[in-house]
Amino acid sequence: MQSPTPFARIGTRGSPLALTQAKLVRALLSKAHGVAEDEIEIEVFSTGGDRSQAGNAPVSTIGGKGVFTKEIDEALLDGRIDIGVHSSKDVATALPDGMRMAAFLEREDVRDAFLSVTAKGIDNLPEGAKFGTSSIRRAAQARRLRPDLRIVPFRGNVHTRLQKLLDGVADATLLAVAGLNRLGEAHRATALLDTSHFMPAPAQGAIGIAIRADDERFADAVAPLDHAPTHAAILAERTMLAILDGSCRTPVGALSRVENGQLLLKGEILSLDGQTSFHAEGAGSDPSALGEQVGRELVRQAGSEWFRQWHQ
Ligand SMILES: NCc1[nH]cc(CCC(=O)O)c1CC(=O)O
Repeated sequence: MQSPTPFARIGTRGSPLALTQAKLVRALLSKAHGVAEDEIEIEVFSTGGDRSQAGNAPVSTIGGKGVFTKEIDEALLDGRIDIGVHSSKDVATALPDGMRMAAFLEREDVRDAFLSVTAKGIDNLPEGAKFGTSSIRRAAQARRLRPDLRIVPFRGNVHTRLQKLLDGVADATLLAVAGLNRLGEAHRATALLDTSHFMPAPAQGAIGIAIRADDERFADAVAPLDHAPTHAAILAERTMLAILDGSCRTPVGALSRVENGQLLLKGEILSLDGQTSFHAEGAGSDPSALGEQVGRELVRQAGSEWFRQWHQ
């Protein structure tokens, strides 16, 4: 039975990965505040992104901003829930008015995993092999190394994609190691990819917590869950993405981390076929300023013509 006055109401998507992440946040909140787990409710929402899982369109074209969060954001702003738990990489850079990302849990493994039933690595795939991904970043990074690969649409939650791989829908795919780890499916990975060739998506591997911007009670409640180095890195990566987002729909990789007390950020953008790419990096102490600097450097390198191609 649900308690009449819960300590908190968490909103999440219903995929096994999303539920695992919401339960992790519930467990951490329960521990931090000495409240029973059943005093923290988990409410499941179906988002536009969930409803369009069956389609073949790239994720980047299925509805734009907040496609994996909109229904949860609305419930948060309406006061029907107190906390939204998200995969940070699925959170749009422009947040709805009145909402903020208040905390980020310590980041999981940031890398992408290569998965294949037949090949040990991307180099071992046969000529013209089917590479399953609906991520324009993963497609571009794979085709940079192997222009012969045929990209086939590959949607659905992690287990769906694992099953599609076994069914031979594709010869190989890429999945975030973080998601595999959280689902206890790390053994499915054939190889873990070097971030120099496969720079992860901005904010990959970090669980983010959204609250109402003016909600001091829940700002205090989630503060103990925040991991400062992760928070800084995600802010830098998301700021870099925001600079690029405004002007294009292009494959983007980003990776920030704290090293010797300094925040480092690398970013890359690629052409859809992966044959052209630009890289920039920087270091600093202010995550937003660093993200802006690296983002602007990428825009400068690519030039305005580069971005014009996306506005037909
Ligand atoms: N868009 C789906 C999505 N959103 C977050 C993750 C993985 C977990 C994470 O990055 O925190 C995944 C699956 C994947 O890319 O393999």
